[in-house]
Amino acid sequence: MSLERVAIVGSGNWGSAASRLIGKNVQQNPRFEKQVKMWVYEELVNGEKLTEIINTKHENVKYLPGYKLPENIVAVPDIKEAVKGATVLVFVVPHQFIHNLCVQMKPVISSHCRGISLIKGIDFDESGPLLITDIIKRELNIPMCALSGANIANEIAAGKFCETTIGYENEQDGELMKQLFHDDMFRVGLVKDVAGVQVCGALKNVIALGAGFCDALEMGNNTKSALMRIGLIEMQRFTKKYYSNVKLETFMESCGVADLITTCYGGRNRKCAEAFVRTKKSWEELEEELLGGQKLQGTTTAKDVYLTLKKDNVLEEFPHMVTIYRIAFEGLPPERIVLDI
Ligand SMILES: NC(=O)C1=CN([C@@H]2O[C@H](COP(=O)(O)OP(=O)(O)OC[C@H]3O[C@@H](n4cnc5c(N)ncnc54)[C@H](O)[C@@H]3O)[C@@H](O)[C@H]2O)C=CC1
Ligand SMILES: O=C(CO)COP(=O)(O)O
Repeated sequence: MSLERVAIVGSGNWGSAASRLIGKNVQQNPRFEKQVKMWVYEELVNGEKLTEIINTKHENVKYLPGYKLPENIVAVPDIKEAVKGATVLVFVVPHQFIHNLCVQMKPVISSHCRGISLIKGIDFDESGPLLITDIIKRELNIPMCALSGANIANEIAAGKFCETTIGYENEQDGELMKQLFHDDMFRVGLVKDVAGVQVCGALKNVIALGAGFCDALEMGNNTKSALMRIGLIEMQRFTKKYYSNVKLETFMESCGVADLITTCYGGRNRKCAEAFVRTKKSWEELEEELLGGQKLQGTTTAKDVYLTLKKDNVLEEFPHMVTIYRIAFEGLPPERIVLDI
């Protein structure tokens, strides 16, 4: 049996932390080739190419400073070269970039390839919400799993215990992906629910903006918990409306309630939303000043969710998400976060 060849598409904060798990697991599992190519969006860091820094210092000094990457992770700036010949593709880029990357990769993707998306986002077109795995499937025609959970990348890199959830369609693919990620400190749970895992991961980023507004106004823990609870209900309502096959139990997995909690306390969306209220700066400025090249996912998702709900004439069923959007983009006073629910 030929060995599985893994390629990672993306090398940001989570991409780099995930490469530490993958790099270690492929070395210990005879099912996998030892070398893993990681596509890196090339940029200069202090005058040096990031790919060269990663391949010599074995550290992503820009997106995950302070943590070594395994030496079998090889940074590659050319997307086609990075994924050519791969049998397992790990997608971990900010969601706004996935479509373009798939178009570039398409000519070299083999038909027996399988993929897993670690991306927390969702896209929308005139027909409604589009899962990231569906965008990838549509472009590359490969089976897809999704991984999402209460997974702040820096904590995982530091080796702190956490859980995650892999959603699969085909059980064998789910098991294969579990072998790539699971270890004692990063426990993988499997669910047959690719859509549920992703919708949770995308929508909790919107609710986290609300948590940040609440923190800026120093509304306290009880209020924040109430907003998270109401947010969770709206996440479920959205899911039932657009993905009726999603299992409600998925919300009790790491990808559901646990990720909502961790993001509303420790995530970048929460942090920037707090600063948005305190400083009155634009989202673009805050992303630039506070995240050092990392990307926010909740703002675009909030906008897209709002436009979809508006088009479908169901805004009143989602008062919390609508208020978050209006504070973020229409100048609604942040105090309204509790008044409009
Ligand atoms: N960072 C975290 O703690 C976690 C992130 N995620 C999700 O993983 C996904 C990826 O996030 P991170 O790895 O944290 O990335 P990040 O937020 O660190 O994003 C920066 C990445 O985007 C790349 N980039 C910049 N411009 C680009 C372009 N034009 N085309 C392609 N790539 C470009 C950068 O090179 C860098 O690798 C997101 O959907 C995020 O929500 C999921 C769990 C945890
Ligand atoms: O998804 C995350 C943790 O599970 C990280 O969320 P942020 O993108 O808000 O940092």
